[in-house]
Amino acid sequence: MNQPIIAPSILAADFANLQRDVELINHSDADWFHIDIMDGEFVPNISFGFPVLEAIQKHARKPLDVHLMIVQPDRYLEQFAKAGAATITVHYEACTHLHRTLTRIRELGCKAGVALNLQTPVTAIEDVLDSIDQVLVMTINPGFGGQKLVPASIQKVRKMRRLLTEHQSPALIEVDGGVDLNTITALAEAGADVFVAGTSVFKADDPAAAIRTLKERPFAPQPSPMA
Ligand SMILES: O=C(CO)[C@@H](O)[C@H](O)COP(=O)(O)O
Repeated sequence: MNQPIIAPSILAADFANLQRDVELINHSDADWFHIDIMDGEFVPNISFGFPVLEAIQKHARKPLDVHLMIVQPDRYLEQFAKAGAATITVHYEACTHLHRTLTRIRELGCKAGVALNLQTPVTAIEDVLDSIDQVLVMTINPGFGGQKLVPASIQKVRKMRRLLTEHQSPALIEVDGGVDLNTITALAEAGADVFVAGTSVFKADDPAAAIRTLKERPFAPQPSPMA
């Protein structure tokens, strides 16, 4: 098991104190910023757009991992690349020509990610694996923070790990939704590399300590079943 990559989700930050929360992540053990863009059409919620992303980018000292929960993402790829995205993840379900979209993301100098909703089988991306740097396995229905992880998604992460191993793909597996101290170990054991955490970080009394504990938890001794 590798050291987990922790990506706090800005969606759960305090937007009235955004610079404070960005600095908090800068000075923490977190690895990336996770940025959720929602359009009110692909998901039943609207988050924020370019002005907020640019404000984050101005202060962020770690890579911006941008998750597009929007229809026809091709329309905005260039703008997200210009706004400083290190990785752009699009939804499989939102792309008619996924290979073209992923190729364009790489041409723009970003890492290319694909997100799969709960019902989308891991094999959906088998034929475009060469164009993918990161697979985001949704562990909730996208659209809102603060939901409980859907347990079946842990088995899906395992299946994704098997698929990537079988194809010798170096793509990272990211998980998103309901990631906390109770779920991170099972997700890491199933093969996840990147852990998006919103509520469990920003709603903690001490977010920096919460990040540290999330990073260490998969390596902590597990309680014996007899205990
Ligand atoms: O993409 C999404 C929601 O659609 C996530 O990134 C959430 O922001 C994760 O939030 P928590 O489940 O950690 O609160």
